Amino acid sequence: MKITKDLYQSNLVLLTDFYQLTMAYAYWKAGKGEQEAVFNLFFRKHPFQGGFTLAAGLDYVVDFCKNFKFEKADLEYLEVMKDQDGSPVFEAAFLEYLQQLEFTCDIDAVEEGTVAFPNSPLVRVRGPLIQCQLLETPLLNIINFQTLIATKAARINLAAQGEPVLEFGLRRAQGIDGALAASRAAYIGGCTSTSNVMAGKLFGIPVAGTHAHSWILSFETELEAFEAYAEAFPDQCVFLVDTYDTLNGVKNAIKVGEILRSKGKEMVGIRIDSGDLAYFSSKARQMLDGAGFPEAKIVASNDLDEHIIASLKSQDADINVWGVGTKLVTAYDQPALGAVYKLSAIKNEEGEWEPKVKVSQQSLKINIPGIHNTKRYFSKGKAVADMIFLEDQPIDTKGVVIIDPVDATRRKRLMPAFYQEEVLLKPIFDKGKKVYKLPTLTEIRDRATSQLESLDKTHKRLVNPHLYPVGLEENLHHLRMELVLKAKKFDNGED
Ligand SMILES: Nc1ncnc2c1ncn2[C@@H]1O[C@H](COP(=O)(O)OP(=O)(O)OP(=O)(O)O)[C@@H](O)[C@H]1O
Ligand SMILES: O=P(O)(O)OC[C@H]1O[C@H](OP(=O)(O)OP(=O)(O)O)[C@H](O)[C@@H]1O
Ligand SMILES: O=C(O)c1cccnc1
Repeated sequence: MKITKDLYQSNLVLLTDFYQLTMAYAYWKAGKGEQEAVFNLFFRKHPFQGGFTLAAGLDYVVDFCKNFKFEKADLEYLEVMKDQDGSPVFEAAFLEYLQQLEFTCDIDAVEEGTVAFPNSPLVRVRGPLIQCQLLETPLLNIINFQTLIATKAARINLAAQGEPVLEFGLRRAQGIDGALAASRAAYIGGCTSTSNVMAGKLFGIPVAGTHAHSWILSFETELEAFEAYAEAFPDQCVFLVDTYDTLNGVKNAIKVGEILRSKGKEMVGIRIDSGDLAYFSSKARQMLDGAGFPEAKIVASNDLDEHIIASLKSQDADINVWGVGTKLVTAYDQPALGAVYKLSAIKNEEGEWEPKVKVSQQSLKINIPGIHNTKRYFSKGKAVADMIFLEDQPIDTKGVVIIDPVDATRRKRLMPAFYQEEVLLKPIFDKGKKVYKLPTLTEIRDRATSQLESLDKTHKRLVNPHLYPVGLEENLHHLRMELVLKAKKFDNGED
């Protein structure tokens, strides 16, 4: 069985919704298959009612695109597909077209580990309609999940205020790939290690852990269990103290800690996995300090998330290391990000780009037209605002006004000359050729750390965060308004 990284590096061209293939066929029949288009992948709302989102998953997208090829077995499967009246869904000439198909798109994307905001593209795809369309589902599948988990991990790590967070999610994750991709994203979001050994092997994430209650239960007494563990791992003893009576467990841990010390070794610490974690961690700290083990760490686990960690912090819990599983890798309180992939421009027969909007009753859902990108402005290393702009329009460096895409009365004037700037979409593929050097996972994680540092703490609050300003550059705002009004006029039967 091929899994995750191996899986993504193999041919997954059929990992798409059926309607992408039927549209591809219909585009081909209509002679539109090669017509150039631009699609943007973006989300409309931060997950977890938060104030930021951490982009992740691009590495998998790159693998997916590199391997985008219809192979014999894929075509054989499509060939035998029948519609309701028993005739083939796809005609042979279309399958031949698919067989010849080479990936030739331009892809620009926000790098993994970048802080992202609603409505700005995370990925932009430009290329023949058929290819753009076939990429919609897999790109959303990859980016939605990893971005969601990286964001959850970042929130949990912010709550832990720099203390190590060990990811323990494998047993509760959504299947095998859900677990592995989550471990990767959790590491990007700041987790120190994973308990998932395969994630360690595939991605080079540090692997760490303690031991389970079953270890204790397999011995006559807890003390014996600790002693035997210390025998096997004299340098890595974290004793799970809550199998019978937590404070008695701490006493036993201290006894074995003393035995270890007499052999020139130090216990690393204890783990508490139940009960009132604030109460037991404080009691345990007092006992460990009183017995001469002030360096012994207290690890806490048991259905933790960012809110419980923040609460434990506010209760002055004496916890030094956080073990977090279920609620991290399943993004328990919001199980999907909801990013979408929308067409924003298409080349007409004259070879000119036509910007497109999908009009919606909800202004939140009106997409941003044209070929656009995002510029982030920084002052003294802090991000101050993002401007979404049309790539072919000059930007007035003396002063720009950015306009909120949902509420046009919210505007902000910026003097670009006073700021440092970064253009967020970076070239990844140029006409199907990879032009981006993939960073290592450590580099991605470091980027996430520095990106989060560049964000004011008011945007990182777990509850009711301050809104970070993201706006449309004036030309883009006007273009969007014009297109919306035009579309509505048509809707009303006027011309
Ligand atoms: N002081 C605390 N403040 C806030 N939340 C806490 C505190 N101590 C523990 N918790 C959290 O409360 C929840 C306790 O759940 P639960 O009652 O199921 O645990 P428990 O009593 O340890 O039982 P179990 O042995 O089944 O794990 C967990 O999510 C835990 O992380
Ligand atoms: O709580 P999570 O954040 O998912 O962290 C992982 C949990 O997995 C283990 O126990 P498990 O849940 O298997 O059994 P237990 O609850 O009976 O300890 C461990 O002791 C943690 O409590
Ligand atoms: O190593 C641990 O302590 C661990 C691993 C997985 C789940 N819970 C705890």
